[in-house]
Amino acid sequence: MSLAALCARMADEGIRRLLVIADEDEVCLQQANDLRVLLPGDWLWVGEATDWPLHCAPRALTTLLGREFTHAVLDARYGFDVAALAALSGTLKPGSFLVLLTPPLDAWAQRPDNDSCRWSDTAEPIATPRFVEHFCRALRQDENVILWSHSYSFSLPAFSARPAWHAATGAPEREQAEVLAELAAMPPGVMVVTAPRGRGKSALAGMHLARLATQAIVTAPGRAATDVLASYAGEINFMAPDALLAHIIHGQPLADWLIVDEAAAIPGPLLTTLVSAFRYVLLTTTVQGYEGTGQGFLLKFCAGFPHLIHRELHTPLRWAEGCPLEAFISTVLLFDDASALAQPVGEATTLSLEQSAWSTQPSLPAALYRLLTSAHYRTSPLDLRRMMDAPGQHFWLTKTPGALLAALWLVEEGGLSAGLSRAVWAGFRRPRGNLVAQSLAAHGGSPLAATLRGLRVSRIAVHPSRQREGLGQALIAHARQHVTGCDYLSVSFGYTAALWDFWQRCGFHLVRLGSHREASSGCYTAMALLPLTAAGQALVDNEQRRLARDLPWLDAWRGEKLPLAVNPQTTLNDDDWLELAGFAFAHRPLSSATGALQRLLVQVDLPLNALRMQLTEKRSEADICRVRGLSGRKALLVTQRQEAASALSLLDPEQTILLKEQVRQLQFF
Ligand SMILES: CC(=O)SCCNC(=O)CCNC(=O)[C@H](O)C(C)(C)COP(=O)(O)OP(=O)(O)OC[C@H]1O[C@@H](n2cnc3c(N)ncnc32)[C@H](O)[C@@H]1OP(=O)(O)O
Ligand SMILES: Nc1ncnc2c1ncn2[C@@H]1O[C@H](COP(=O)(O)OP(=O)(O)OP(=O)(O)O)[C@@H](O)[C@H]1O
Repeated sequence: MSLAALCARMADEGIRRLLVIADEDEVCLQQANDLRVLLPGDWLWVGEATDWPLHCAPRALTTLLGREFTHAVLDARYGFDVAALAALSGTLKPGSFLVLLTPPLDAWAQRPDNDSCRWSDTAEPIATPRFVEHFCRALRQDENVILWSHSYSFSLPAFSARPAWHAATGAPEREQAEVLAELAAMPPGVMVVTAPRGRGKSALAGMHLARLATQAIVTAPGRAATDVLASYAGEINFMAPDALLAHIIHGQPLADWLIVDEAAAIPGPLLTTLVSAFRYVLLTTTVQGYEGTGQGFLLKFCAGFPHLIHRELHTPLRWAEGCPLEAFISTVLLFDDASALAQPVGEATTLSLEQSAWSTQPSLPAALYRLLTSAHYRTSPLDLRRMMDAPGQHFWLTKTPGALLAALWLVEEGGLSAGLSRAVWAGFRRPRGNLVAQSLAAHGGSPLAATLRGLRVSRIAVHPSRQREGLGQALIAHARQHVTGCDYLSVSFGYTAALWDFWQRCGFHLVRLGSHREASSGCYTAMALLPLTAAGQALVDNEQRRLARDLPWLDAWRGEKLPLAVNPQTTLNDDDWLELAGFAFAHRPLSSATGALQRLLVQVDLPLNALRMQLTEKRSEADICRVRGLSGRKALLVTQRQEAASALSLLDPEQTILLKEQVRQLQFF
């Protein structure tokens, strides 16, 4: 059969296929160009530079979501963006090939992968042998993939015929019709509809809206997300989540129904407030895919609404069920089965897992990844690649003979040179990686904080049916006993009282309270440490003392019950002087210096208008810039740094000159 005849048959069957060209650069390119001539289609090229008319960079692909193409090439010869692979597959019509260009399979594992710069925290791209091995194994095990490489002939295998496919017509499909009937008869309450991508969730919400006799408000993380919904509903009354919240807070009249599209991408606490304000609610969310899973959302959010109805859609609408391309991507990126976590029964053991397990017993790390994706909304294929090949990753798990109970992922941090750590403290440098270690230096009070070595808890998850039995604490305790050569365990998490309770019980101490809400959780970020050495303990003591002094000034945390003895002093100590010099003469951010600046404002009788307007009067930066005739945030910060410098000089000119010289030197090391 010719390629063109195969395409025609694939269109009739409603399927798409993966065609891999694994060869030297020029051969890949030649083959891709030949295919474009041979097979009619709009042919999208996803990769770096090309002369093809339709092209985009892998990371720009999300801007094309919702568009459809016949045939596409993903150029993975120099770097493999697997999220782009998944996103691209969603844009291809039945009868299309996704042509993947890779290095020759036998050379691929040794080649540095440019995509690794996004997730490996290394200065240079690294080779990714475990992912390549995993990917090649999946390629070879899937008889529906067409693989053209040195060691395979450039020919087509014989595929068995599939039943003819009938595209959806625009009228509700069977599963959609069933849910619509339920919605029409639903008593006041909440229904959540979940499905993998492209199952018609948004269309369903639109169809429901079109049939409603009463008023409804539609919300979603972004307006663009509601295009499909609107195309089925006709006119919609859209409000962004924040605007809707303001509406609710001001007690303005609401509609009967609230419809939320892609609900899992809205921060949990905000979503709960929105949902609680309406009599009838329909939420839709995707529970698989490159944006992370909605499974964690389901577990957390739905538990708060005991009478909530949960329905699922299974049948894909834009291609046939069992489409080989969708099936391959789901297998290779472990999208499958996240919801079907095996029930753990039997005796539990705890062990550490090396990255090499991806070669020797891949089912175990795969189960670990699935447990993490099921619990954490943000876990994505980027994490899968990081888990497999990034340096400095450590894994622990608790398992029964047949299933996984709990998983812990630790990442090595710190160990920076003293000079670099001081430069990070001063705000002159911010090298890649080291989230907590650098944050301790950049925002905390210890210029040498990033010289210490830590292990950061990147993720921890316990099987949903076995939480609050002590397994999470036991896993941390086990890791704590077995790790060597490190000063502390650390964690950065979206602060909720319940989660903090957990970390506290594990022996952690709060060391940093963020000043912004995380977009993913809607919570303020908090960082906590569990010291393991005397140096780790000294760091914790220092940061806790600092937090206790600064807490009264941290607006975001007012009203939060924190396990810190507040120590509201208004005098300046040595640490404050250093902090203020770092702000005035280096690049320390205002948010880190807030406590010290507030104390400075109490001590000094100078106007210091730019500082007082922001810190005392709590006016917005935009407002201050307008009143003071400043061009923007940068100019405001320069002014504020100058004000701090003049205040310090007034208090003690000699010490100011000394400290100025000292902090300025930190950029040269
Ligand atoms: C960096 C990060 O990974 S932060 C995110 C942490 N992970 C998650 O949120 C994923 C979903 N949650 C989980 O997997 C688990 O619930 C974990 C990992 C948070 C805790 O593991 P568990 O085995 O359930 O906790 P464990 O039984 O050891 O400790 C329970 C204590 O933690 C606190 N706690 C944990 N979860 C909750 C909760 N949902 N509500 C209230 N308190 C809680 C309580 O103090 C609790 O004690 P109690 O049961 O006597 O009231
Ligand atoms: N009954 C239907 N008849 C024809 N086309 C449909 C029908 N339902 C949905 N579609 C189309 O199928 C595609 C996928 O539908 P929709 O966007 O609602 O799915 P979804 O599950 O919300 O997917 P995603 O998670 O990708 O947003 C859209 O192009 C939509 O117009």
